[in-house]
Amino acid sequence: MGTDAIKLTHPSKLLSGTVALTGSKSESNRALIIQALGGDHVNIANLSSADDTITLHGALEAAAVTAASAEAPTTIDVGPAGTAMRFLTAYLAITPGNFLLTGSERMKQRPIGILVDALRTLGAGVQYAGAPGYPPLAIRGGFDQQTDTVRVQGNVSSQYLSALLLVAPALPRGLSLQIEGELTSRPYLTMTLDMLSEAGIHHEWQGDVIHIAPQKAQPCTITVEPDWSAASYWYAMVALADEANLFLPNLKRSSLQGDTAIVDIMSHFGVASSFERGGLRIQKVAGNMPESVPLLDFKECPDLAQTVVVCAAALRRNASFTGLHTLRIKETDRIAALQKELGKFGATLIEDGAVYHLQTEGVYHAEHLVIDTYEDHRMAMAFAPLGMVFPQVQINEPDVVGKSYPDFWKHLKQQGFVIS
Ligand SMILES: O=C(O)C1=C[C@@H](OP(=O)(O)O)[C@@H](O)[C@H](O)C1
Ligand SMILES: C=C(OP(=O)(O)O)C(=O)O
Repeated sequence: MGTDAIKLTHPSKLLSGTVALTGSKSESNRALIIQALGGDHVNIANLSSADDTITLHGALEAAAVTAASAEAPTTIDVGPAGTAMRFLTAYLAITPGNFLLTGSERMKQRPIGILVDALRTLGAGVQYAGAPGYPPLAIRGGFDQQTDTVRVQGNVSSQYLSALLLVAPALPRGLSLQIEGELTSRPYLTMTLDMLSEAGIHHEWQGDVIHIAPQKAQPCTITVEPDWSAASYWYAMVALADEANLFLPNLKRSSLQGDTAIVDIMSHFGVASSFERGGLRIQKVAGNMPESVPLLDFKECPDLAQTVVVCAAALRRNASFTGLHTLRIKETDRIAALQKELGKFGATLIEDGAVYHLQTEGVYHAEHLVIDTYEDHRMAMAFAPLGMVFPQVQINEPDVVGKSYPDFWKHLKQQGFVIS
């Protein structure tokens, strides 16, 4: 049984010391698929402790012991793990066996038709076991490949493309993936290709087409970097503290993760970053902040949006954002969730076509703020830094953080938050 709610406050408003973040769930989940297809000579170091990674690990183990001839399907439930759902759809489609791939109620509302269509074009046996276009999926794994060419829409979720690219080297005819329309969350696609390269898998990317020939992974150790999305919450806490100087070990400027964008974004909110030997130091800059915040685009780093929007609201900085189009199909409708919760302390997020305007004139000092989290880890973690500026912040269903950052509350306590 999880905890219903916690209350947080930060008496000293000072932050100092070291926070050791867990490994990136995005990198970990790619590494697990590469290992499952590549065999024992693919090693992984610093695998994430995130629930989503543990879920995918367990699912791959279950698939490995499924008899190819089994008539009754093996049910694999990924709960709320989006990358696990998308990566497993492609992985199970090429793995002999009979599978029912399902997830949480929210997962059944997160679209997957673009990926299923692409797999069917290749010849895969993937059927909808519920509503067309959505999980659960009935998968007859293993198929005769009909073609090596698929066209996939790139503007809904990059996870569909990553899922196909991860299995591409194991397809007998390889894969030519033609990306249609504007590509969203691009750094996650390049992360996939870079991690395949780490395992010795070559690709060619020309124009809108990525080609991967059939090939085997080479012996390698994939070292998962700390999670930059998790780092973003510490940036927000530093921005809201009276004084702060934190060291985050093993974070490097050149990362596979596009969420390094937080370094530049937070420079507009009074946080200075310096890359030192062995990690990253983030410090609160004393004095006035830059006058205005430029238009911030989250198309390449959607997971940072909640962190930054909430932090800006708490600092009473009006700002405008774009690239939020994928937020409505994530763990929750993140736009609606943000609008509702920001309203609880007087901030408004107004949609204006593709741009959203944050208005903070009405922000007031809420005595007892109660934040709902909508089964979304990032709602909990984006609003928790408000404990730095409001006397008491209650976070409902705080266990959601386990999805990507299980030690989040423990780390907050170590940094002086009083949590009851
Ligand atoms: O491939 C990945 O690891 C991810 C891609 C992104 O999703 P979309 O491509 O759906 O935007 C991101 O939001 C998600 O947290 C992780
Ligand atoms: C969108 C996210 O995850 P997923 O799509 O993997 O559920 C996330 O972690 O913010």
